[in-house]
Amino acid sequence: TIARSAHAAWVWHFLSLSPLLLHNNQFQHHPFGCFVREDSAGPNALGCSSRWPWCCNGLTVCFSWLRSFDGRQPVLAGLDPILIKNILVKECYTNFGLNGILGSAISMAEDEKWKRIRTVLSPALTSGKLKEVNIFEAYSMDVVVSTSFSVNIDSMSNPSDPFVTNMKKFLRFMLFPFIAPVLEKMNVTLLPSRVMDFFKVPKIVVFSFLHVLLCIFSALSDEEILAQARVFVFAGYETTSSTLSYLSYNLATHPDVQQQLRDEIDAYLPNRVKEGEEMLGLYQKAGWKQDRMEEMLPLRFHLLCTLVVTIPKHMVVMIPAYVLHRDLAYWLEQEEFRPERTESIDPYTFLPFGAGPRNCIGMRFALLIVKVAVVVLLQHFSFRTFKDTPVRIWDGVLSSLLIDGTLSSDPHYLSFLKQSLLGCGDVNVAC
Ligand code: HEM
Repeated sequence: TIARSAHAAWVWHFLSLSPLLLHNNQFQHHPFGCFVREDSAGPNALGCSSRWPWCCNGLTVCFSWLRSFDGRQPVLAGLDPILIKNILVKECYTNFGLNGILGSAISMAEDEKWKRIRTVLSPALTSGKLKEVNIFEAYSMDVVVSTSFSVNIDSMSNPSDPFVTNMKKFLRFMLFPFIAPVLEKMNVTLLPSRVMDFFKVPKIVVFSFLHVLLCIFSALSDEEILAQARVFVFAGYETTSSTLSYLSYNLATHPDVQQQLRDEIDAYLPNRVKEGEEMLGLYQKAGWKQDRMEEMLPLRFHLLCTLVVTIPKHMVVMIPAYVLHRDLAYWLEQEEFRPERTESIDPYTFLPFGAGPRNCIGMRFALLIVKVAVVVLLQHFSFRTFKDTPVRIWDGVLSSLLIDGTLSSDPHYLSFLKQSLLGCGDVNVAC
């Protein structure tokens, strides 16, 4: 039912937006002839078979290049590390192309504006600053909301909290990046005004990134400061909670890895100390990617496979991290959860936080949230599979990626067994 209604939503949106799509991009006259290549052995319009096996609900598609269309917007998807490095590090910066009150947010800003904002924001997310963050009150949404806006919410016990409901509404509108340029020209935003109005009013400050920015930096305007605090919530919420969900699932389905991790935690924190300094010490010790290349010049890359690829101006280039992280050329037994993996020596084949100047600015913070959550949970609970826990969840994840662009799948149930009450009480959790 969910899949059907998601499809229905797509059809409805497509029909209502089709007049816009016709004027959407630079390739409107001959959009389907826009892919340029020099080598006749190069990629064809809908992909060329090579080493990429991409299993989707039993259907295996092989490609090393995928050329497709998002509406009439041409999209080039590539996994070649040289291409990835050139795009992410050397040649251009990326952005997600939203407009409205998030137009000044770091993830949307371009070129010089982006450089200025990134330079100002980076010091707010150093390890030193992170030590000031209160991370123990709640997780994912709760943590990013409290650290960005200083608002304490408890999304678990109070799912109808306005922050929680508005955030979920916002995420539903992240589905159509390709129509952003048109909307921007028309000064229209797809984001529901009631939702965005909600995020317009800064809440009361105790410690937050907003507070840090307000106190320390005068290089940003008020509007820009508020946009950064908002985007930290949007960028940090689903990413962090998905990471925690999938990590819990993997630990529950791999009890040996879970026990090894618990042993390491117990060795480092034998008394189950939960003081901030100890936890942060542990953190320090332990050590879908879509790029819009709006104004770039045509780029030419010599790829590993000896092709020369010319990427025209305005082409959307996508680096499908999900597929890259399962590429048999780089990963042995690519579906296996093996945290000790060492086979990847090329940094551009493992991109959980992107790469280059526009990589995830919240990476340290995200790792901190995830590690602290896992440490505290493993000290007290054993993650177990539940009778309804699916053996394999990745097909469901892939379907949801294709249908609505999120990393969610149907909820998978895990059992959290209290360590001190072995066998006495299970807490069943939907992730
Ligand atoms: C496990 C959690 C997270 C993952 C997997 C993740 C991943 C990513 C990725 C892949 C990018 C895109 C990089 C690119 O375009 O090349 C990104 C950008 C970004 N992330 Fe994260 N992220 C996470 C958590 C967070 C958190 C907690 C915050 C905020 C505190 C955050 C803030 C941002 C921002 C602001 C950008 C845009 C940076 C820029 O354009 O300069 N992320 N993230």
